[in-house]
Amino acid sequence: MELFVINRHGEEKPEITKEEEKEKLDKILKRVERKKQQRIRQREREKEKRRTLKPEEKPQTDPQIDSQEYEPTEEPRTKVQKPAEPNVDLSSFTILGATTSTKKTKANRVLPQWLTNPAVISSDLQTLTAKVSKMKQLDKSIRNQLKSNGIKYFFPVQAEVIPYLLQSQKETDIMFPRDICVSAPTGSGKTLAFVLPVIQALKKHTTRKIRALVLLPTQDLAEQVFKSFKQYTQDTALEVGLITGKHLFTIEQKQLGYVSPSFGYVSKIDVLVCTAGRLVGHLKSTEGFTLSSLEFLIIDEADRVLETVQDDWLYHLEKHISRVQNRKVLNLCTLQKQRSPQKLLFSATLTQDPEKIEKLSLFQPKLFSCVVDSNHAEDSGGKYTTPHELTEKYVLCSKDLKPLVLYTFIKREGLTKTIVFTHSVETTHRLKILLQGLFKSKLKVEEVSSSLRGKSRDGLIASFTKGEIDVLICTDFLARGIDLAGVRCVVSYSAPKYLKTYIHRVGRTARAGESGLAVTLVHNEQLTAFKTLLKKEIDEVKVDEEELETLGKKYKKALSKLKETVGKEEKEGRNSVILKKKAVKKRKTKVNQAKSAE
Ligand SMILES: Nc1ncnc2c1ncn2[C@@H]1O[C@H](COP(=O)(O)OP(=O)(O)OP(=O)(O)O)[C@@H](O)[C@H]1O
Repeated sequence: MELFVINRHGEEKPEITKEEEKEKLDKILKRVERKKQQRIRQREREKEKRRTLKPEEKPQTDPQIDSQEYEPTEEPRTKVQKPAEPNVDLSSFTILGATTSTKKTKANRVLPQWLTNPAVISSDLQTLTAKVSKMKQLDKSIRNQLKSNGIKYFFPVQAEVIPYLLQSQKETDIMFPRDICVSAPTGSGKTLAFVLPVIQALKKHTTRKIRALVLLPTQDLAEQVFKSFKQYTQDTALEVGLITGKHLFTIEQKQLGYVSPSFGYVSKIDVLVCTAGRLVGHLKSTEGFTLSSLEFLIIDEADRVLETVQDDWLYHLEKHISRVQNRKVLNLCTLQKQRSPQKLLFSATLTQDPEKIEKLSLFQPKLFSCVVDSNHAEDSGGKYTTPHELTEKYVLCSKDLKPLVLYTFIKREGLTKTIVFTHSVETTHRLKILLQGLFKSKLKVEEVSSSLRGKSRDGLIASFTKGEIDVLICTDFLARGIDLAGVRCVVSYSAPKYLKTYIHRVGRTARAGESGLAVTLVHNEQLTAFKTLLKKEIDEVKVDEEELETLGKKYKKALSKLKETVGKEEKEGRNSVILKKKAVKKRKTKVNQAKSAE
């Protein structure tokens, strides 16, 4: 039982003699002295080690802390002391939770050979040398078409890519054509660089089958490319189709082809322009629809399309192509037909991420680019090129005064044909009402955003192109690829967060060799981030604060008008956000209706 007796109060303390007490104290003092000596030796070793290190190997520490060497104090310590560190070399161990960090040397990105050695394209659209009439590889009828559209010289990207594609198509009997990636500035004529050689290559066929598939990220862009194909196929027997979801699914199915009892699926289309989502819809649900004869797979705005995971389009497309092409019996005749379609990727901001490109399983890819050294382009700020004719500026202003600064800037510069980009549908709507209140009838201000659909959106864009609208306020849905003639200025009312957004926004002006101005409104907190994003110096434009002060009354009036209008719209359920939700709902119902009709 003694084992379980707890001596709580220590009534029976063992007796300790004075000698024993002295002996114990001596032991403790000796131990303290030994530890002190150990600490001193340890510190001296560390000092010695630091002295022998090369400067670049020294751990980076705050100089202020470094200069205040820790002095051991002789005062008695009241706190519990840490045990002395054992005298072992810990440099080869990773100490979990250790606060010391050494600066790691930056790992250099190593890109595949084909990405680092592009065929360099000039981005100069002022001194053109490639005459249309001299490019004999291109059919006379196409050259005549170009001339009648006022094109006498090819832009550099066209002068490089068109002959390359024509040649590679000629050689398909002896070798599979290489896939190509083209990275050239906005407005440099990339569309014709693929439209013309594809038309020429497909003209020879006498049967109708989908032989070229063009993928785009949005309906509007697909429509634009469709129009280009239409324009240059006028004198040919080629048929171009467009499937983007703008029309009912069943209508699109009828446009694509039909199933004949004797011939199976009969295609009505040679070149199909589409968005990824709708393509997957037809691959899954349209009876007989096949890409078994595909010769070209073109992805315009490729970086954007590759970011789209909608409906897992790439997986379905690859699965379909490999299934339909592997079905044939392998012999000398079918070998030629078994080749995968030649893939052509285009963008002003083509991804240099090999992992993303890898997803497309490109065959011996060849890169055409205006950026000479892709490996160091990111560091030097030259990742993407902007047109030479573009003047870039920024205005530093406070957040609250942005609408007034924009108004003053447009008025002072006498700007018309100006696109203003904001970050949301709501800001677009509010800014339009505010600017309308400020400009009154002096300038016509309108808005387009994804909340507006179909004809009204097309109508507004057409009016802007004709010059009937002076300032068009919009969201980023209009930032990519859209080719609007004669835009004088692009204003980024909301500073872009990403370089790609900036490049595409400013690319709506200074197209096809014309000059243009791009202005970004930046508030103080955004300035550093904006400059880091651009990685280059651009000029600041000042807007006089005094000038703004005189506008106080006018601004107040416009603000109360804005409040009144928005309030009214909310009451009537016409608010832009509500409208957008309605539009999305309507679109979903349309798709569901089409699916249930099958
Ligand atoms: N050789 C040419 N001569 C004159 N104009 C041309 C020529 N080629 C194309 N264009 C015109 O240049 C404009 C821009 O062309 P395109 O839309 O193909 O540019 P892009 O490089 O695709 O631009 P983005 O990257 O913004 O999509 C179009 O209006 C087109 O008609």
